[in-house]
Amino acid sequence: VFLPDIILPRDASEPIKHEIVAVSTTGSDERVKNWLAEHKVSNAASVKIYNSWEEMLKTGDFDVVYISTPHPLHYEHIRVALNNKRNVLVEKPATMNSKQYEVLSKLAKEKNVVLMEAMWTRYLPAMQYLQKELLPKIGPVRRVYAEFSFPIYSTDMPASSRFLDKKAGAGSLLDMGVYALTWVDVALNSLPDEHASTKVIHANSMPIRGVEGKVDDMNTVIIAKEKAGEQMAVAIVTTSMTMPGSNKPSFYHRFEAKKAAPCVRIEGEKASIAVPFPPIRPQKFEVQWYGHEFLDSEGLEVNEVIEKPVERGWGIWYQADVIAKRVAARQKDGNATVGEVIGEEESLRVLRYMDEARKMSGIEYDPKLEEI
Ligand SMILES: NC(=O)C1=CN([C@@H]2O[C@H](COP(=O)(O)OP(=O)(O)OC[C@H]3O[C@@H](n4cnc5c(N)ncnc54)[C@H](OP(=O)(O)O)[C@@H]3O)[C@@H](O)[C@H]2O)C=CC1
Ligand SMILES: O=C1OC[C@@H](O)[C@H](O)[C@H]1O
Repeated sequence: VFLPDIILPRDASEPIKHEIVAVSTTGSDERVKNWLAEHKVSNAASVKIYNSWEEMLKTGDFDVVYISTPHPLHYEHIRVALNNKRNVLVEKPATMNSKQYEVLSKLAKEKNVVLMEAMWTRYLPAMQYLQKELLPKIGPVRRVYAEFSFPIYSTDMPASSRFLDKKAGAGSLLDMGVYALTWVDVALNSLPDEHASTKVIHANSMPIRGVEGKVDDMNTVIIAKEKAGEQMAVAIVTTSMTMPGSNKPSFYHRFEAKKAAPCVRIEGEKASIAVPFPPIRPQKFEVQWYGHEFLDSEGLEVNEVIEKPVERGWGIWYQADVIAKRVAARQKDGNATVGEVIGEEESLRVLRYMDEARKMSGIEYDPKLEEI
């Protein structure tokens, strides 16, 4: 999904232009050439192909490396990239646990480069509007539901799939829960409230039935927001990768499924916001205003539909613009002596929620995948 989005045609006047200039693969050069041709990459002939990611990170000529390997490889791939003074955009979840990302965030600053988790949903127009315009108007948030279930698993899925292989980080909490927990983080932590804190107070997990290795499937995580010893809000997160539904149309086509229930609900003291499926790509909010000043002439709540569509493609390019603008500004400035981690606190909060939920619900991986 990333490649077609970042090479979408753009207005020449736009300050950012993305171009793929190098690819590292464990497969053949032929396969990369076919992939580039399939996506009609205009500069395909000049894309440098590496069969060693270490070599690419050491000698490649590029501004940012996008790391989209299976989660357990992120830590090492980011670490080597940072040590080669590379700017890094790494796929979600950034690492297997928060400790790994803490270490890498520190390293990025030491190496004077930019690190960012590709939690692309945060950078979409709808999410930006929610944080900056809508949340400040709905009063203190009291309750959040964030649900991401999607028919990924099928009985004919090979055990080597990253969705089933625990060595590849399989499990719906890390893969999908990261989105639902991001919604909770946005809803509960976007408006500064220095004396408040959030923490996981309950977690439960059911593995995919009939599959080796206890791959977590139906997860339930409850998060509380507390201030001065009083609980101010609660959030309920659910995930599943085996929910019934068609897994026949193409993977991304299935996200167009119309679902009866909203996938996210954010309930403030003055309004309730409902977000239609899919939670990874919000484009619309259905807001029910119920503060007295919003009731209609008969005293009923007023509903408002707010559309904030993705402007082109899938939308995974917005995050690429964010890191590209930061990298370009730092190159232009030339005086930076400390690196930066875009969205550091947000990424760490969500990784810590997942650490806590895994501890409480018994979701485990080979300790080797969690080392620093
Ligand atoms: N933002 C989004 O919408 C999405 C994000 N993701 C995230 O992207 C990451 C990858 O997911 P996905 O692409 O489905 O995973 P895949 O299992 O398809 O692996 C991605 C690529 O990683 C490379 N790879 C695999 N093993 C190794 C290895 N040992 N050393 C070096 N490279 C390796 C392979 O590239 P090659 O074959 O060329 O060697 C493979 O094609 C995950 O962290 C996932 O969470 C995934 C899907 C959607
Ligand atoms: O990031 C993702 O987006 C779509 C999901 O279904 C996929 O499994 C996940 O990796």
